[in-house]
Formats: sequence, C-alpha cells, structure tokens
Amino acid sequence: MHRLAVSARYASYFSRVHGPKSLQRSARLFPSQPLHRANFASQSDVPPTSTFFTRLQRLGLAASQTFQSQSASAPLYNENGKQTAASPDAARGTSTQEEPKLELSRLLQLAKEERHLIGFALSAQLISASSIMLFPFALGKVVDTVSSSAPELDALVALMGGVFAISAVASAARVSAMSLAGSRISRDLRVSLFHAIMKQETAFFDKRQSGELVNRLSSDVPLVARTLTDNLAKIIRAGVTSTASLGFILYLSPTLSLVTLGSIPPILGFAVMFGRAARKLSRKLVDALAEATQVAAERTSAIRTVRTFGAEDIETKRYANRVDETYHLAKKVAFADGLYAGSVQLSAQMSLCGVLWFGGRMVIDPLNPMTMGALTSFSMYAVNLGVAVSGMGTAYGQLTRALGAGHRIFEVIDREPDGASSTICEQPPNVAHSQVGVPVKPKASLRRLQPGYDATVSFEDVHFKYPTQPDTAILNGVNLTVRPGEIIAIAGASGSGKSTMSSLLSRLYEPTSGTISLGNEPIANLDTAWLREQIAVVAQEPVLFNGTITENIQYAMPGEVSMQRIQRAARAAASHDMILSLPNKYETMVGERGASLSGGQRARTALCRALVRDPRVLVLDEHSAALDAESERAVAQAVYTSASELNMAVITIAHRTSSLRRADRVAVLADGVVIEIGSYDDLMKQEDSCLRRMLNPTRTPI
Ligand SMILES: Nc1ncnc2c1ncn2[C@@H]1O[C@H](COP(=O)(O)OP(=O)(O)OP(=O)(O)O)[C@@H](O)[C@H]1O
Repeated sequence: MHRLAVSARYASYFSRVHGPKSLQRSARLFPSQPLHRANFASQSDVPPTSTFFTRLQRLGLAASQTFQSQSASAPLYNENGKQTAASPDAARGTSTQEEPKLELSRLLQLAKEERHLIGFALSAQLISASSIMLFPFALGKVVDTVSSSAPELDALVALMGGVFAISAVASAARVSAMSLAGSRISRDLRVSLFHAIMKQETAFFDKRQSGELVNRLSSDVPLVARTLTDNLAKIIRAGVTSTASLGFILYLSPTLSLVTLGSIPPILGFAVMFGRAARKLSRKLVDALAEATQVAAERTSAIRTVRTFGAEDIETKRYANRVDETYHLAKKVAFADGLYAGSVQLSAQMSLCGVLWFGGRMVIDPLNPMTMGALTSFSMYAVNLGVAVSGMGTAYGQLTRALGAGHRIFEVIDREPDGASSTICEQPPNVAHSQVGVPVKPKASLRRLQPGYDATVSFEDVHFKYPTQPDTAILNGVNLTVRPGEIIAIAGASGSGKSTMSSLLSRLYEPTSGTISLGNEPIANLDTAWLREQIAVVAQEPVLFNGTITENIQYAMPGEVSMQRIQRAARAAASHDMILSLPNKYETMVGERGASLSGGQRARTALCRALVRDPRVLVLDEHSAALDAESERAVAQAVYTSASELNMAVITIAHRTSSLRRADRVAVLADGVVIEIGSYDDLMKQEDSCLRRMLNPTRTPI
C-alpha cells in the first residue's frame, strides 16, 4: 500500500509540475501596476509615449502570450482576478476571417537559422531527459533492494545523485541556449519586419495605423519566437520521454503496456480538436490586441488634445471596451482549455487506475513474476508517457496557434512595395537569410544630375488620385514651372491639392499620369534618394524627433555634420538667436515630436533642418503659420536671401497675403489645375481674378 502511494505521489508531482508552469508564466506576464492607476500630475509628467505604449503592449503581449502558451489547466487571469483578452473582431462579427495561410514550415525555417544553438539545447535536453527517465527504473531498484535488504543501496543512491547532477547541468544549458535562440530569432525577425515596414510605399501607411504596425514588432515577434523555441523544446522533450517510457513499460510488462497505451488515442484526439478550435481564435486575438494598442498609441501621443477636451474618461472607456471585447474570446478559450485539461487528465488517470488494478493483481498473483518495484517503475513510466503525449499535443497546438501572429509578421515581410516611394535598398543588417522577405527591387534608375545642374522644376499635365481614394481626382492636369532663383507661391482653397504637389515632387506618391521633372529630367528617372537630397520640404506640421536641437537638424544629413554648418543653417533660417535663447541652446531636448517647443520654435527648427543640406529646391508648406508677423518677416527675408544666393527654386504654399506678396509669381490651384499664374500685383489688379476673390471673399463672392 505504501509503495503504491509513492507512485501516486509521483503522479501528482508530475501533474503539479506540468500545470503550474503555465500558471507561473501567467503570473509573470501581468505587471504589478495596473494601468488605470497611473496618475500623471501634469502633462509634463507624461512619460514618453513610447514608454507608456510599451507598458500597454506588455499587457497586450501578456494576454496574447498567456493565450498562446497556456497549458490545459491555466485560465487567463490578471492580477485583479479578472479574466483578460478577447477580440473586437469577434464582437464585430469578423469571425469569418480567413485562416492564416502561413505554413508551420515557415516558422520552423526561423528555427533552422539558429540550428547550432537549438541543436546544442536539444542535445542538453536529451541528456537531462534521459537521466530523468532513469529515475523510475532506479526507484524500482531501490524499492526492491530495500525489500530484499540487499547491500547495494548506498551505491544505487550515489549513482542516482551523480545522474541528477549531470541532469541539472544539462537542464541549465538547455534553458539558456533555448532562451538565447529565442532572443536571436526575435532580434532578427524584428529587424526584418522593421526593414520591411520601412520599404513599403507611402500609401501603405495611409491604410495602416502606426500603433498596429508597432504592435507587430513589439508583441507578435516575441510571441512567435518564444512560442517556437519553447514548444520545440517541449516537443523534443516529450518525444524523448515518451519513447523512453514506452521502451521501459514494454520491457517491464508488455501485457500491462496495452492498458497504458489505451489512453493515448483519446489524448491525441482531444489535442487535435483543441488545437483546431484554439487556432481559429488566435488570429482574432492578436488582431484585437493590435487594435487596442492602436487606440492606446494614438490617444497617448495626443494626450494634450484628449486632456483639452476632458476626454480621459472617454478614452479610458474606449480602450477598456477594446480590451474587454477580447473577453468574449477568452471565455471560449477558457472553456476549451478546461475541457481539454479535464479530458486529458481523466484519460491519463483512468489509464493509471487500470495499470494499478491489473498490475496490483499481477503482483499479488503468486504465479506472476512482477515485483512490487517493477510495478512502481511501471506506474511512473505510465504517468510519464501520459504527460509526454499530452505535452506534445499541447505544444503542437501552441505552435499552430503562433501561426496567427506569424502570419501578421510575414504578410508584411513578404509584401512587395507597390511603387518606389522608399529609398531603402540594401538588405537588413545582420539578419538570417530565411527571414528576409521579398528582395527590394533594384531602383529603376540611379541617375543623378551633374553638380551645378539647372534646378528647374516642372509639372506637365500631372494627374493624381490617392491610392486609398481611387475615385477622387485630386490633380487634373497641373502645369507649372519654377526656375532656379525664383519664388513661386501656390495659393488655393483648403484641400485643393497644394501639399499633394509637394508630396509628388518628393516622390512620396507617383502621379497617375503626366510628368514631373527636375533639371529637364523626369524625376521618375532619377535616383530617389538623390532626388530627396536635392529637395527640402518644410511641412505644414513639421515633426521633430525626441532628441536635441542639434540632433534634429543633423537628421537631414547622413553622417557627421559640423556645428559650423548647423549654425550656418540656423542663421539662414533666422533662428540662431531663438535657439540660443533656449535653456540648453543647441543641446535643448525637444521632447517627443518636439512637444517641448512652441509651434513657432518647431517650425524654425524644421526650417534649419531643411536648409542644412543646401537643397536646390525648397518647398515651404505653410511653414510660417505658427510664427508671429514679425518673426515671419524675419524668417522669410533670411530664407529668401539664402535661396537667392544658392540659386534655389522655392515653392511656397501660402495663405497669408504677406507670403504671397513676397513671391515672384503666384499660381492659383483650383479644381485640380493651375487656373491662373502671375505676379501678386498683376493678379490682384484683375477684376475677375481667382486670387482676388480668394483674398477678398466678402467683396466679390465666389
Ligand atoms: N494621404 C491621403 N490619402 C487620401 N486622401 C488624401 C491624403 N492626403 C490628402 N488627401 C486629400 O487630398 C486632397 C488635397 O489635400 P492637400 O493636403 O493636398 O490639400 P491642400 O491644398 O494642401 O490643403 P490645405 O490648404 O488645407 O493644407 C484633400 O481632399 C485631402 O482630403
């Protein structure tokens, strides 16, 4: 009776070890500080969006990983005891979403790149699994030795101690190597994915939200890498354990083995059913979490707007709803998990009961040669076999579920950019070959114009529709020529397409038809990277990056830029004194998106950044809107002086009368065409001029 209790305790030990692993992981994954408790005293206390965002993503990742990695017995709970995760897609009825087409082999390909490290980990795994497999056999021997009062007890236990020590070293090596392999896969996959995102055409970003793309980098990548390495190890360990256990039980008692093997088909059946159900939910869950991340990213980056409208509660609820919607999915997963756990446990334990019942009778039967020790060993191997088979099923299920996140990664990596708006051409650095997606096509042309070329810009019958709005024509045959040294102002109603012309000139989009040329060469024939070096654009709402003023100005130039050159650009933009008045002068940190600067300071820094590269064409897109009249005059004077010295072609998109007056010519854009062009004075003199109607709407209504 006592001996049977030993094996029963061993069985319970195994079920504890197998179950709690996922529970521990689950607990580890949920940060201790709930997000809603974060209380920022003022706007300046708000941590950079990226930091805040990472915390949110960790929560998302936690839920997602828990979902992916939970074993049969681990439901999804956060620290408040609430169940987490579920998909807004489910609520929106997108459950008909296509199954991921990604093959498991593509995931395994990732592991292949780390074959040396994973091979080492698996060898260590074999050593530790083999030594563990010897334990039941040794225990049986100990039981029989003790029963027969044989003298080998000391030697036997010493041997076991030695084997356990080797096993511990092998386990440590395996864990470290697998973890390292997972991190390497993550690193390479992240770089590949980011490179793939960078190379996409501009319209790709019009369709997708940045938070959702970042979610792929921060959540999907580690999810795939960790699931892959974790489960590869589990499958191998389970394979070794089940093979060895099978060998041992067949050796110990072929008859009793039949009873044990009866539990395997139901366990595998449950695993397959469970895997299928869970796989469908996986893609929905990662999509749902990405949507929640997008909401969080957008709202935290626009915290001032949210706060100005007193919308913190609304936004918290919006985010909570997004996350909460995933709860519906989690309920299904929890139900499937419970069913799977219960079914597998019942099958395994019924089989153990059968073993004990048959085996017990065999031990009692005086004609049967089975010893008490052999039954003890047999029972332990039978438990090992059950645990290994169910572990294999669970690991396989998790691997197939990682396909959901994998699909989201590879659909970007494999995507061929539509158009040439990206200048990226080399492969991502230090990345395993198998992860590199569609090679970037060699540029159509690497043509560059000779230094000192005639920087005339011309638009000839340019038509354009945004790829995301193919039914709406924005430009309907624009004709415009800007000569070097000339300042052309483009005027037009809001939404008439002025900024679009600037985007087309920089080749952020391709015209639907017509030709844009620089120096009499269609820009489509020019090296895009070179072209962008020639054209500096100061956007309507310039974006600065978190860093110093110097770093932001340097951003325009690859490589080192001398401080002299930076200051020269600042003087050309009449901004040197403004920068010197900042707390740390050129080393002042501008904050995320330049949030620590005023609108005018941001605009002037952006102008310095544009001028530092001595462009041949300067596009000013309502850059002075944030400047007061005096600063605007000073900046315009300085910029136009240096433009004239450098013989730049200047296109200024302007609403202000002062800006229009300063231009050599004003082109008025309406209905997608330049409907009139001439000097400000000439156009204003004409009774029926569009410019005049635009600037004096009350006197002459349109
Ligand atoms: N990325 C985009 N995707 C789809 N449509 C766009 C995109 N950007 C702009 N549009 C649309 O193209 C039209 C022209 O926009 P554009 O920004 O060029 O106007 P604009 O003349 O510069 O206006 P404003 O003076 O208000 O800055 C608008 O109707 C706008 O809605």
